[in-house]
Amino acid sequence: MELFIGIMSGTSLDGIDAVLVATDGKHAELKASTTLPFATNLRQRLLHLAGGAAITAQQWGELDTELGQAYADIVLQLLSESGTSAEQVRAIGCHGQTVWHQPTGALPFSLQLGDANRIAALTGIVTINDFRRKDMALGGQGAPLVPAFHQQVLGDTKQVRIVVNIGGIANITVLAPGQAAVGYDVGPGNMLMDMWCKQHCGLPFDKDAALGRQGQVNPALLSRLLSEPWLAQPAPKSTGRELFSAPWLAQHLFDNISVADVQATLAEFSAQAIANEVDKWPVGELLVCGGGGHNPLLMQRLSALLPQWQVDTTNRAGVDMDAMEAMAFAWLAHQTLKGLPGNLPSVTGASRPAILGAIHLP
Ligand SMILES: Nc1ncnc2c1ncn2[C@@H]1O[C@H](COP(=O)(O)OP(=O)(O)OP(=O)(O)O)[C@@H](O)[C@H]1O
Ligand SMILES: CC(=O)N[C@H]1[C@@H]2OC[C@@H](O2)[C@@H](O)[C@@H]1O[C@H](C)C(=O)O
Repeated sequence: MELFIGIMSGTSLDGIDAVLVATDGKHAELKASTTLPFATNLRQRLLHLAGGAAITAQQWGELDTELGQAYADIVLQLLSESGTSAEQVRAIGCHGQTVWHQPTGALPFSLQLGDANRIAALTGIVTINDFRRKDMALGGQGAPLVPAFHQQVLGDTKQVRIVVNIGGIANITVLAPGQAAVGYDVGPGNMLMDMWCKQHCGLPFDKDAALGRQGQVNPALLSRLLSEPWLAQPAPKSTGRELFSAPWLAQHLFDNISVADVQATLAEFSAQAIANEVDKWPVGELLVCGGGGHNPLLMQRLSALLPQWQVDTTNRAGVDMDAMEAMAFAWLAHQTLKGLPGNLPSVTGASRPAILGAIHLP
């Protein structure tokens, strides 16, 4: 097994996760992890950009440099906290920060910021980034990429096992004995709940669903949210803030609904968007990872909506629910460095498996 570092900062824009993983491509052991919250100013600018704001080339370049510096900082923090030297690490897999994801249309693309040249130079470690666009160049959605890792570490199962990552966006991976993995984005995970809570309580998220639990689900609002046409689209599919934006939410809201009732309804929307997809598969176990697994209301609703499923977190299967995504990018760096494919065409719709990413030497 060799040591790789994975870096993930996702659509919740809560900050950066970095993990130290020992892997041989077939097994992956989490050796250390750390997090680095985004500075408020940086988070605000990223939120603004992810919301579709126009920025200049200069602002774009400076943000790329600033994120590259932040990613290098968390690597140095991880090395120090784990007592690991840069020489012991084969490579870094850095997802970067998605600022725009456009998987369909005449000119599909997916852009993640964070200058990997700067990470490689400042850490002295080979750094791989830009994992999505090769898959897209082959006609794929470029997302989700983690299903390939889910298959590697959780695919050895005698029953149907669905892994659901509940980050800003929720995505599932369907693992069934003897079947190729299937996976796709299912809709908002935490994104809209975070947005509403920030807008009306000034908090980054509704911790332990304190607000949502005070409210009642509004059936009329829930029905409008669930009528979003994208939800009914067949896989392969992926999404983000580009669709589930503040204007998208605003167009569905109407007067005389309390702040708490909207929060409760957004939690139910996420739960039902997930459950409606899980329900399409033979009953088995549903393993949650990502920050949404810490939302007690969401977890309680998933269990209620899927009474025949064993609902738990990936911790139960021995994979840290909070480290899963960053671990996946450590594994993807391994795949790329060994000349092995990182995407699953059965997930993204790409025409073939492909070696993903761009390699930056120190
Ligand atoms: N105790 C908690 N109660 C409610 N929600 C929580 C709690 N802890 C974390 N969360 C939710 O998890 C979110 C962070 O999750 P996560 O780190 O998986 O996001 P992410 O890295 O952006 O993931 P992705 O890239 O998949 O979008 C928070 O913004 C919040 O919505
Ligand atoms: C473009 C992009 O960053 N998409 C994210 C987002 O967050 C969750 C879901 O949508 C997933 O498709 C993806 O990230 C994870 C890491 C993935 O590619 O599997």
